[in-house]
Amino acid sequence: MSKQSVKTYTIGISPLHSSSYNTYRTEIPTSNNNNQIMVPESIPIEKNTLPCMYVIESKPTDQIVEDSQNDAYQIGINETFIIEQTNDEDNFTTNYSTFTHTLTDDPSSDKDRVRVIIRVRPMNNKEYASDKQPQKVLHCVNENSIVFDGGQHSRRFAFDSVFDEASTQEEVFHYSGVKRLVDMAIDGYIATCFAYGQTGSGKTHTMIGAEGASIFRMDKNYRARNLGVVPRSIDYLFQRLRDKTMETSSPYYIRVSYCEIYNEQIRDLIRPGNPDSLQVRGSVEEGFYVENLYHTYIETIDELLTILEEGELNRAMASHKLNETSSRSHAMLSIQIEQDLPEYNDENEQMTRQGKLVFVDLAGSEKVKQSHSKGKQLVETNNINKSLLTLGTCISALSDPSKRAGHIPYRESKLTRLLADSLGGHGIALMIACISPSRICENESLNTLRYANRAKNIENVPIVKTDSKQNVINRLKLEVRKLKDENYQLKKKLGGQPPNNLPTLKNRNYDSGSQTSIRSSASSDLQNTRGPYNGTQTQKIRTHHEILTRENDKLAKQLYQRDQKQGQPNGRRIIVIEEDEPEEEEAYSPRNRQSSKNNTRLPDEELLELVRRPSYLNRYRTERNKNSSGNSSQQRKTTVVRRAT
Ligand SMILES: Nc1ncnc2c1ncn2[C@@H]1O[C@H](COP(=O)(O)OP(=O)(O)OP(=O)(O)O)[C@@H](O)[C@H]1O
Repeated sequence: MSKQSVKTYTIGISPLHSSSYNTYRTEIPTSNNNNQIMVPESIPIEKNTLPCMYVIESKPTDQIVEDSQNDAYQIGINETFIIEQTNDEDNFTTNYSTFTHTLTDDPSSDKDRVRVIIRVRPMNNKEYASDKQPQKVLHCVNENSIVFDGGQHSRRFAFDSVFDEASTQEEVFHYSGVKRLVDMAIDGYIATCFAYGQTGSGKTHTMIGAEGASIFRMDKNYRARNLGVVPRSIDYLFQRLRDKTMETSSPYYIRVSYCEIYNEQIRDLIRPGNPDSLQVRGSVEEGFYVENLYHTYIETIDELLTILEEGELNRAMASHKLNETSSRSHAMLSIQIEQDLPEYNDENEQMTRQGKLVFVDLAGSEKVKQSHSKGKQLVETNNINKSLLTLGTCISALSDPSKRAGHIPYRESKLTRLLADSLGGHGIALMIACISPSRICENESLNTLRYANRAKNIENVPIVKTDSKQNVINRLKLEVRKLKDENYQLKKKLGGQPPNNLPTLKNRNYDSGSQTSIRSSASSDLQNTRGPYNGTQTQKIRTHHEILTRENDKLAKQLYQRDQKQGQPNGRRIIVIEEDEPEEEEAYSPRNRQSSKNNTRLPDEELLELVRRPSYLNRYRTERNKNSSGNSSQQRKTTVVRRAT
């Protein structure tokens, strides 16, 4: 390495060991400051180890060849630091320093690079059983770099964070930078976290939790250890909103949608009975969005987690050689955080801030030769691979400064259209790339690392999304109109009889006993942070919207019950009221969770009675027929039926 243009810094430092490097991690900063280097801010000296001298060289990124000797830290699109260990004791200093780097070329840059983290899952039994030696091709060197040591290639990659096989769900949540996304979504940015990787590489495990959606039925201790990034972020979001509302008089509103892209068709996961394929539309104000996707205001953490759980259960799943519970669709959970800005006093000038937190669990790429997909599964595989290829093409184009100003093929798939703002737009993005360390996955792992390596070069220009309060009101009015029409039609189908006990917010039952709760308590409700119903105009219309949505659910349920009784299912899958969980949560421990498959369905009369009761969480429980065939979205392992309390 040439030492001519080298800036040298002496820092007392001891080599970081893979086994303990999580102790040295620093959280990715929460500010939108793109100029901070990714080297840990303070590097501790271990006792009894000889500190050594490091030479830090700044180089143009395109000249960097990853090598196994030195650490390379990319700090911006065009610049990388090489940190070389010299063991030069003459220059040794005992003071170790906090080291941050400020880019001098554009200190006021509003750009934000896509952050990329790598998670390596442990090898599974099949991989251990494979006769290829040596089995592991990936070695995490420290919290930022990973060495790929394949048959033909050996390369070192540097990322914002690298998590090895031993890393826990808690560590991934804490050090991945996802908290920064939550904070920025609260501040009005569109923040997206997406998981990418080969099939079976651990995306759903990382995003939702061990066992996928079944995690929500496990005992408390198991959940605490194994919940994934999404439920942890939801918990953190509610904590932050509660803290923030103490500081401001203006309340927050949360609006949620959940959809999947399955075979290039968009399906609603909250209301799977909605028309099968929803359309992606584009507008100047909103960018790309899904037309007619069901959005619902929620107030408690339980409601949001129930939506997450139910949405996951409604997702298209299948089993193949590489993964017994393989997601066959890209799932997108969108949590919009609205706040009427308090700064503006003039009603006509009032603005509403609309941050959004989006979680995307991508379907995994797969080689048909390995997964042995046939027939319908083969069609799914082709669609998955095609949309991931388009995503890859977009990432390549966006990460190449010579191409990014040109045509980016977002329009070639629904996935890329919906991710357009997160990648190369005005959002903030975090990519979690999941990989297996096994030699039998070496090509796929190398591809994922390359993919991820390109993604970290993408820059966005994040902007806070605000809209005039009047626009928000107008849009809500339009939705209220639609809901009224739909409710009118439903009432007509029910023979014009008004349903019993139409919901009002006064008799809302804050059911906090859900198994899904991370921490079910009144403190997790946003309702407590808001004023009464007779608030501002937007508050009123949101409440009206919510009441109509609840009425809509109730009417749909009644219609469903009636049609069931008359033996003419109307095709819309609706509520299952679920049986009480056993007293001891241990009943859902992994050891004996098989027994939970012995579902108990309530007699119709009792079911109807329970439906009449306004148990809020049950709004989102969808009908799942254990033996349904032909719809892969219904192939999940368990359908626990729980009684509403
Ligand atoms: N970090 C991890 N620790 C322990 N087990 C893991 C880890 N990551 C994944 N697994 C296990 O590996 C298997 C596959 O994981 P998962 O279903 O999350 O993969 P995926 O990438 O979502 O696959 P697909 O794209 O096919 O949906 C699961 O049994 C999961 O529990």
